[in-house]
Parts: sequence; structure tokens; C-alpha cells
Amino acid sequence: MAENIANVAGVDVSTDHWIDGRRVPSPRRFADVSPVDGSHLADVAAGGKAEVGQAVAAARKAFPGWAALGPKGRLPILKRFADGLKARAAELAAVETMDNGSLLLGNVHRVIPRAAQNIEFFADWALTLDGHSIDSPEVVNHVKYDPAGVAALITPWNAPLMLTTWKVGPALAAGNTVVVKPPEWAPLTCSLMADIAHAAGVPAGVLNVVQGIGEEAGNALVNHPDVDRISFTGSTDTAKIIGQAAARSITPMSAELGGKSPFIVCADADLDAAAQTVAAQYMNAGQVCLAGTRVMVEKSIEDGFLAKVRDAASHMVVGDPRDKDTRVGPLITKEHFDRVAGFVERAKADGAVPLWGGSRANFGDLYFEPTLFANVSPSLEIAQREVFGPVLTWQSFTSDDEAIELANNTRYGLAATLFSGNETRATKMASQVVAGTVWVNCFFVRDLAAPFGGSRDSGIGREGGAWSFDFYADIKNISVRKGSFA
Ligand SMILES: NC(=O)C1=CN([C@@H]2O[C@H](COP(=O)(O)OP(=O)(O)OC[C@H]3O[C@@H](n4cnc5c(N)ncnc54)[C@H](O)[C@@H]3O)[C@@H](O)[C@H]2O)C=CC1
Ligand SMILES: O=C(O)/C=C/C=C(\O)C(=O)O
Repeated sequence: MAENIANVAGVDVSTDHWIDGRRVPSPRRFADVSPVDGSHLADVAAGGKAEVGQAVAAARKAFPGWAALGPKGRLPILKRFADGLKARAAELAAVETMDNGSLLLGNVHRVIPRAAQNIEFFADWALTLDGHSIDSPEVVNHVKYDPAGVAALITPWNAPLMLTTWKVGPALAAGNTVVVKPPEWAPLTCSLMADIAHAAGVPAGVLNVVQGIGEEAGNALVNHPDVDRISFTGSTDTAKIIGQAAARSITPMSAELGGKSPFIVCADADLDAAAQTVAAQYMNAGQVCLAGTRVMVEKSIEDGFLAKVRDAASHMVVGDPRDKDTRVGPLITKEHFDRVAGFVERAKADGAVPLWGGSRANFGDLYFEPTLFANVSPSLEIAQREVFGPVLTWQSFTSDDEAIELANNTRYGLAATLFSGNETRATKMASQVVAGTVWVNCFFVRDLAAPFGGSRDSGIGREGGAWSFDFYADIKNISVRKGSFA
């Protein structure tokens, strides 16, 4: 059967699955529509139990060979994979923007390059895994990182290629084979990723991509009995469902989930930098898990700082994400737009007051105005639940204890941002905030060696550097009695 191809932003993209080194169609398809202009991009294969079964079987068959290569044998293949991502970065960026509405400039300069970095960084790191030993009086403990087997990787639509390679990189570098289930609202760059991996020499069955709807393809994947790891990035509600499947089979699961992160601004901060960074939370229409959506400002500077934020936010141009001046693109779908608008309407009904925004933007059906709510009491829904849109709340504090209490007053714990000019104060506050990452006088600076993940409802476990390998490997201790060999 002929491969199904869509042309998106001038790039040919297969809309079939990638299983065991070849394209596999499904008779059932789902429509992929661009949030940028509502255009129909593709009819994508809707996989289910059968395709997941084929992909897991292929991954299982390929596992011994891939594992046996060892980190050194895998390195050149993974480097070529990263090089392929770099070589096709412009195409990947253009397709990602059409598929999920994220800013083209951001994709070109930051997000797509990060995908290549995700592959090469972990390929290099894997060389350092074995060789660590712990000396004790009777024995020497040799620590080994054995590949775990088949990893199921499930990712969301807001940065599909970057978030998928964040899992594919360490999983493959550790010697596992993988089955990827891309997000149905933006499935295309993961399909290109499969072509690029294949061209780089990643053997058949090592990297498989099953397209489909979460409740069907994703559900079949996490319930498959021959999966050894589940790594999920997405919403907390979905993680609860996947967690039940993982618990039934005692499959280790890593989860990077939603957030409602605090953005604390102290009076002693560089207020211009802080204001610019608050406004940056509107980028990609706030569809960023790490966004600091709860702005908390020290009371003594509240009025002056609000004026600075207002000025900075006025430069957050809403428009076509392909335009270099745009800072706020569309929301991903009508369903998601309605969800965001629902939060905003309920916030107004709850007595929160929009200082700006609060409505559909005058650009297109899926575009929402950058919005800031004041008069927000901490228990309101708008202060508690993740909106995943360009909607911030404004609160003030008079003491550091009050700031920390406000900051920690949600079920989430993904990230926090803190601006202060006083190192002692910032260090103390950073240590008191419940969050997987605290950025001090900066935002979204990522080092792939650092732990990344969320506390509370924002996740299970950490990935990044050694933490990724702690998850994707079966760590073994070979304990050898001293003097027992001649
Ligand atoms: N902590 C982090 O690193 C990040 C977290 N996110 C979070 O992701 C969410 C937005 O992404 P969405 O795609 O809307 O999340 P989602 O949870 O609806 O979907 C994520 C993925 O799970 C799949 N899925 C859905 N139901 C499933 C099921 N029953 N079994 C298996 N798979 C299933 C979907 O098809 C998709 O591929 C937000 O909450 C956001 O904060 C997004 C980016 C990064
Ligand atoms: O840097 C990461 O690993 C995760 C980043 C998350 C996003 O880019 C996002 O949610 O947009």
C-alpha cells in the first residue's frame, strides 16, 4: 500500500505509523488541523491495540541487538541522528509551527535545536555510566546500568519534538528500544523524527512511532504487558489514568505534568528585568507547562511594578506565529480555547478583575488576549488550576513568609521564578518553595545535566543527566568478595 504523505509548510511528512523500520498505514485516520489558520494539514493514522502490539513486538525483537552495542557502539548512530535533526531544523521548525501554533522564531532558535541536543547530550553521558564502584570491607560493589527493555514514551502537543526527544535521547542511549505515541493535536514532527532516525542508521524496531488518540493508542501502549518503562509528559488527569495501568503491572513510570507556578517579585529586585520576564509568560499563548502564571509582588512596589508589567505586556503582539514580531500565537484547538475562556469567565464570576485582556483577541478564532487578573483570593479556581493559556493572576505579599505561603498554596510543584537582589533572601525563599525547579533572576534556563520534574501533582521522579539514566536503566550491583579470585 502506498505511504500516506501530507505536505505541510512545503515539507513532505508521512502520516502513517513507523513500525519495525517501515511505514504502516491504518485504515482509520484522524484529522490534524492547524491552529494557525484552521487549515486541514493531514489525515493521520489512528492506531490502536493492533498497531501498538506490532510496535512493542518490534521493539522487543530489536532490543538485544541494540543493547549489545553498548554506549560506545550506539554513540555514532545517535550522533548521526542528532546531526540529521540539525540538518532538517528549518523544516522541523516550520512544520511544528503549523502543527501546534508555537512561535516560529522560538522553534528555529531554541526548541528544535534542543531536540538535537537532547539526543547527543545523553549519547555522550551514557559513556560515563558504568565503572563506578563502592569499596566496602568484604566486597567491592560494581555499579552497572543495564538497559531496561522497551520504553513507552507519551508526549503532549505544546512542544512535541523537543519533549519527545527529551525521552528518546536517554532511553536509546541507555540501550532501550522505544515506542513513541505522539500527541494527536500535533503529531507531525515525531513522524519526521522517525525518518531522520532511520536515515541515521537507527536499526529497525529500535524506534517506533504509533500515531493515534490518547484514549486508544496511548491506552493500549501503557497497558501492554511487554513494556518495561512508561515515561509520560502531559496533564495530571491523564497521569492518574496511566498510573493505574503502571501500578497494575508494576512498570516504573516517570511523569512530567502540569503546573501553576509562582512568580515572586521582591522589592529589591531588578524590576525592569522582572517585568520583562513576567510578560514573557504570555509567549506561546501561555501553553508552557513551566509558565509562572501566579505573579506575587511585594506590596511596597506593587503600583510601580504593575506599570512596568503593563508596558512590557503591551509588546506581547498577538498574531500569526510565523511572523517574527508575534509573541502570542493561537491556542491549540477550539476545545482548548473554550476551556481557557471558561476559566476566564468563571474567574470574573468569582470576583477576579481583569486588569487587561479577558476576551478573544481580534485576530482569529483561536487567539486569546494576554490577560491579567487582580483581586484574586488564593482559593479561587483561577489561582489554583492550570489554565494553559495566556492568563496570569496578580497577588501581593508583605512578608517573605506570606510569599512562600501563597506560592505553596496549590496542589502543583513544577517550577517557581523568583526575582530578588538579595542573595541571602533569595536563597532562603528558593529553599522554601515546593518546586522541581526554582529560577532565581532568570526563567527557563535549562541545563540538560540538571534534574527536571515536578513535585506534588506536577510529577513523579526527575529526568535530566544522571536522573534520566536512573529511570531508563535497570541499575545492578555486582558485589564481588575481595580476594576471591586468584
Ligand atoms: N512537566 C512538563 O515537562 C510538561 C508538562 N506539560 C503538561 O501537558 C499538558 C498539556 O498537554 P496535553 O497534550 O493536553 O496533555 P494530555 O494529558 O491530554 O495528553 C498528553 C499525551 O497523553 C496521551 N493520552 C491521553 N489520554 C491517554 C490515556 N488514557 N492513556 C495514554 N495516553 C493518553 C495524549 O494522546 C498525548 O499524547 C499540560 O497539563 C501541561 O502542563 C506540557 C509540557 C511539559
Ligand atoms: O525543557 C524541558 O525539558 C521542558 C520544557 C517544557 C516546555 O517547553 C513547555 O512546556 O513548553
